[in-house]
Amino acid sequence: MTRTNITIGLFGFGVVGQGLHAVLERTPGLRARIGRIAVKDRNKARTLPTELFTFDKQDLLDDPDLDVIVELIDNADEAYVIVKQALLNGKAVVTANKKMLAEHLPELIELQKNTGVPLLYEAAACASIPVIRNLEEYYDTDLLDSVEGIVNGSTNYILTAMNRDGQTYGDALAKAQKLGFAESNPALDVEGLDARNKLVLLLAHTFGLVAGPEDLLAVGIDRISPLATAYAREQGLAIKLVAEARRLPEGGIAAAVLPTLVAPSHELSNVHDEFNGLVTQSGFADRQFFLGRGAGAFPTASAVLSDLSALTYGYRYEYKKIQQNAHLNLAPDAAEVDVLVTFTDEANAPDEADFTVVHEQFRSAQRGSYLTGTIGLGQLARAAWLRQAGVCVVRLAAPLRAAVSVPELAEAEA
Ligand SMILES: NC(=O)C1=CN([C@@H]2O[C@H](COP(=O)(O)OP(=O)(O)OC[C@H]3O[C@@H](n4cnc5c(N)ncnc54)[C@H](OP(=O)(O)O)[C@@H]3O)[C@@H](O)[C@H]2O)C=CC1
Ligand SMILES: N[C@@H](CC=O)C(=O)O
Repeated sequence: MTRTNITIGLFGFGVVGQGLHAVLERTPGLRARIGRIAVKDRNKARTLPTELFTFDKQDLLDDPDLDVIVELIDNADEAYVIVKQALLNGKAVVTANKKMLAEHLPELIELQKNTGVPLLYEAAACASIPVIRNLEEYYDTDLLDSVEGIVNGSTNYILTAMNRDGQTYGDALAKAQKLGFAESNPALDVEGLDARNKLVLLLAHTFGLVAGPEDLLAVGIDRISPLATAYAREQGLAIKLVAEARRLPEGGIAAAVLPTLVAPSHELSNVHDEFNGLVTQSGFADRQFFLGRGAGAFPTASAVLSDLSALTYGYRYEYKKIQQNAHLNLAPDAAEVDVLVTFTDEANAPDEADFTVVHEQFRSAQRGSYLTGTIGLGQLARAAWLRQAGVCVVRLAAPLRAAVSVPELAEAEA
């Protein structure tokens, strides 16, 4: 699509859809107008003329006057049907739906290849921060070793509100919802699943590794215990929800979403409220840091707007890293991680045999108990105790790294 005057078929007129309408009115750079809007609720009052709205998706998908479909609804299954049909109908698509993308990425990549129709989704990872296009284009020839970031705005907003402003978890979550940062189902945010969906996208554009969300370990912020919070505070560290993907020296990628202790000297420690931040480490450029708003109407709409503009000059993702790194795999059993595990009593205590090394143990009937230790990433993902009520796992400040076997460790210590 290379026209400069574009007509949009918009699905969804919620936080981001209305944000897009507002930014289109104000941008000096793109001549685009919304031709039709599909929504769901027939009883909702709308701020635009009624004749612009429809409740039938075919009114948009079959309309030859609409140049591009912008998909901004909060239902991933329905979004998949819409996006697939739009591509098959030859309509370029812009979407912000990370859940839909993460669940169907291999098929959507194939569909773009087979139809020759572009699908852009800058808003789906880190909202206003242009991470996807930078990873895809700017870093197309550099050797990316890792990406590590705060990629969910709501959870960062909640953690900031609790730790800096003294709000309760419940109040902070309610405020994140009210401000339009949270997903319609906020469990996606607080359980780390939204961050995991974004990690799927980052893996594809950083390393060319197309994984399913269920292949990645995700632990959210919903079970961070008072003891873990106190531990972090005593050490002068912040707890942040961090998505990380790292190339291991022997090949393979370690990737996970985990609440993480972050030192004051780390770039991510200064990422507050609904902001996101991403640190890239690469062979030539070395370390770089991206910061910006990770949720909200205008920041997210700004990324959708940029994708619309990109479509007008014929831009599409080439998935260059997939071509370069066709054989890269996730290697959770080749990686290890240092963790703090807090638990309420012996009934939910972690199995020490799962750990390569246990560093520290603390037991208190009043305060709760904890241990710190090193554990294989695959082992942690499989551990039954991880999902038990009253158990909280937080990554210590060290990054994911290649696993050292016990004999190697003994040799190194001798
Ligand atoms: N909010 C944010 O900060 C960000 C959101 N996103 C993503 O953007 C998308 C939209 O989020 P957001 O705007 O916050 O969501 P909202 O809940 O604010 O709005 C959702 C919209 O989708 C419409 N809708 C739901 N189902 C259908 C359907 N089957 N057909 C047509 N319309 C439908 C709703 O219609 P109705 O108005 O009739 O209820 C509503 O207008 C989601 O995928 C989200 O994950 C991405 C980055 C940031
Ligand atoms: N719920 C998401 C919205 C943006 O992707 C978040 O909080 O990051």
